[in-house]
Amino acid sequence: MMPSPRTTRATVGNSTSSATTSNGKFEFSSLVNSRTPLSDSPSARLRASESPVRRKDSLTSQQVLPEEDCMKLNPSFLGIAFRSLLAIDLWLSKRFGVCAEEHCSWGSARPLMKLIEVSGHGIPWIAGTLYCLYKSDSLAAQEVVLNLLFALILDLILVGLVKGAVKRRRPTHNRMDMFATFSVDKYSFPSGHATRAAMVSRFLLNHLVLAIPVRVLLMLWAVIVGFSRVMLGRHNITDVAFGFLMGYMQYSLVEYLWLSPSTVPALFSL
Ligand SMILES: CC(C)=CCC/C(C)=C/CC/C(C)=C/CC/C(C)=C/COP(=O)(O)O
Repeated sequence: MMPSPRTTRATVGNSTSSATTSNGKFEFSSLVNSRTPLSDSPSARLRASESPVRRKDSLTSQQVLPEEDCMKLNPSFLGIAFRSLLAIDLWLSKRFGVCAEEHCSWGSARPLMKLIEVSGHGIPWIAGTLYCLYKSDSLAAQEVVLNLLFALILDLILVGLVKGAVKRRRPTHNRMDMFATFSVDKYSFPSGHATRAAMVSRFLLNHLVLAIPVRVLLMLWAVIVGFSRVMLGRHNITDVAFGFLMGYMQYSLVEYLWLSPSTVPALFSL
């Protein structure tokens, strides 16, 4: 268990605080000595390194712990479950990161995985959609393609927002050699490829008339994009799992916000 900030100061003694002198330079001196009588004696240092239970006993008579310290000493069941899940996630993701480097066990499959990565990248999807929009000759086709473009842009924004808010670093075994990334793409949660693959495949399955084998291939592609993220070492498993869920829900949002000639006539009169 981590010692409390107060106890830490007491333990490290003279090394914590600072003050400026008249010439503007920093001079280090101890505030601790003047703040807590506990910090001085060898017995205080000994108490700080005792077990949490004994430490608590010995502190109650002299010093009341702040509330956040008590929380740390009694982590909730949910907290433990969450940390355990994250630990399992990191461990499993590292084990499945078999294409993270050329010398890894599946290193020879790395070029293929990178090809799959390109197939789920935002640039080919946005460029392809713009091309289809340019080529579409009926209002019905224009409506579907315009909404696909809207979905792709919405996906970039939402993923960027969540990545920026969560700020989970990519796995340490990832080599950051992806092409065309935004600054938030240094973060891994959620996987943008997984959100896009889930959203786009659900979109196309709902709006295109496709033969059964093509429908199966489309679903398979989405799943393979997800797997390839972990195998390349780009993501942890939870990044991809959440990405799939988020992409699935993004499609529902697009359906809800559907752009049609009746709701946004200006877009269709261009
Ligand atoms: C192609 C045209 C005409 C315009 C491009 C518009 C544009 C600037 C698109 C940005 C596309 C882009 C850079 C997307 C980022 C994709 C990416 C690297 C996601 C990260 O995925 P992850 O699975 O590693 O989280």
